Amino acid sequence: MKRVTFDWSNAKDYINLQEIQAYSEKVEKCHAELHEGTGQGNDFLGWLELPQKYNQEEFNRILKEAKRIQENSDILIVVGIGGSYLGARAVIESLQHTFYSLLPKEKRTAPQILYLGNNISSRYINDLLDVIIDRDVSVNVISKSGTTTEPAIAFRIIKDWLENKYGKEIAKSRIYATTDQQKGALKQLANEEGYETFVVPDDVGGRYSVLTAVGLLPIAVSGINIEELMQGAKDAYADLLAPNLMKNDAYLYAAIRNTLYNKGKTIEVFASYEPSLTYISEWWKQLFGESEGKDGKGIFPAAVNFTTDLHSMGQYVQDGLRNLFETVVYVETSNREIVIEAKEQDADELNYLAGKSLDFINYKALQGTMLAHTDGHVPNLTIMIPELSPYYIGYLLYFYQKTCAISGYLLGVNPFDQPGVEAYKKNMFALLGKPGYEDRKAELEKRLKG
Ligand SMILES: O=P(O)(O)OC[C@H]1O[C@](O)(CO)[C@@H](O)[C@@H]1O
Repeated sequence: MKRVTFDWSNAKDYINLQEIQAYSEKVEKCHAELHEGTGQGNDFLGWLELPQKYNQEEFNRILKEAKRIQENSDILIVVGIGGSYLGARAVIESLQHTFYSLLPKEKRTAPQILYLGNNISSRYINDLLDVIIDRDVSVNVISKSGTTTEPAIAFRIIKDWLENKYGKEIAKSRIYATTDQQKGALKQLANEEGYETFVVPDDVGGRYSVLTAVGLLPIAVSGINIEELMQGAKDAYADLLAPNLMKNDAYLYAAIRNTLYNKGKTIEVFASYEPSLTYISEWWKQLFGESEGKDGKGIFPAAVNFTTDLHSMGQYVQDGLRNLFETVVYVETSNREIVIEAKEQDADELNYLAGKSLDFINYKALQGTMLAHTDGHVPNLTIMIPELSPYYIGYLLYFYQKTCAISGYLLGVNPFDQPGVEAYKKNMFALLGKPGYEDRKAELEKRLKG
């Protein structure tokens, strides 16, 4: 069976083997800290063993409830923000038909998944309410804390909508809550109302939660095989156990990221040639941004879609400030081939491509871009995915989680907390007049008035 692989051969003008191997001892120490649970953030390591140690009873219940939602709903609305929706959306959008909602009805074999509670836009919410009118809807509200403002507002609105449409009792049977096992406002409400509930384990943070019920329920409802997804993650778990970075691609990638960072490459650009990976890059941005961006340190995670963005951001990558490195995530086969045909009239001058597939052309674009960017002093790393399937996406997610944990430890930060996120929340609560924030409100309003 092929694997997801990591290749740094196109960065050799910028880093050498010796520099990477200099990280060996440190990587082995970080590996021990991670696996023995002695490092920073060690109360959030539940994700590490998850692929081979998940709750089978809950997994079976996810499959059962997903089937029920598939039978009684046209649409599942996932209410959540950050790690509480990005993982599910990343997997679903990478594997589902690009234009799923526009497919003829007979080809839509599973409910459509829509996302709410990841912004505070009334336009967005109203637009969503417009399209669900006359459709059968279930809701999966996902919040580990149960108190995050954006999903709480959205849930209040969609709960009312469900109750108006179905009546209170039936509405309850269409709401699924994924939250803390014991505490929090959402857990309390779920108990009172009798919603079917799923658990965000105490020791798994939001951005590491895609392989728990947080990701698995919506993914299963969308018709994606979650057993294959978990199998991919399980194989990645086994493949990425060696403490030696020369035998462990996740650790090699982590060491290279840190080497480049220490040479002033402070921005990593996730570059994909497959539009359906857009939400994988969004998930990746949260994973690495929240994990590493702290204590005045961290690589800034940015993402581009190629070749689309070669006609916008390509100029900057080629020629702008030289603080970037690029990690190309490449899908080897699309499984949906298109071959260019020869035309008698060669008005568009494309006959030289006759007989060539778009996969081939896309790959040549990748190679040409990689050489151009390398010439432009942008070190190029590559992650190759054999094909887009649940198995390889599961493998990729776990690969990134392992890389991120070790990369954070190498950087000397706690990759499992996110203290910086509180600053905006406190200010927003104060400005909105939330009880308990009176002093801050006065101080902020004074500043705003100048
Ligand atoms: O699941 P919750 O508690 O609503 O949190 C959602 C997101 O908010 C954060 O806590 C902070 O933005 C993320 O880490 C998390 O993924």
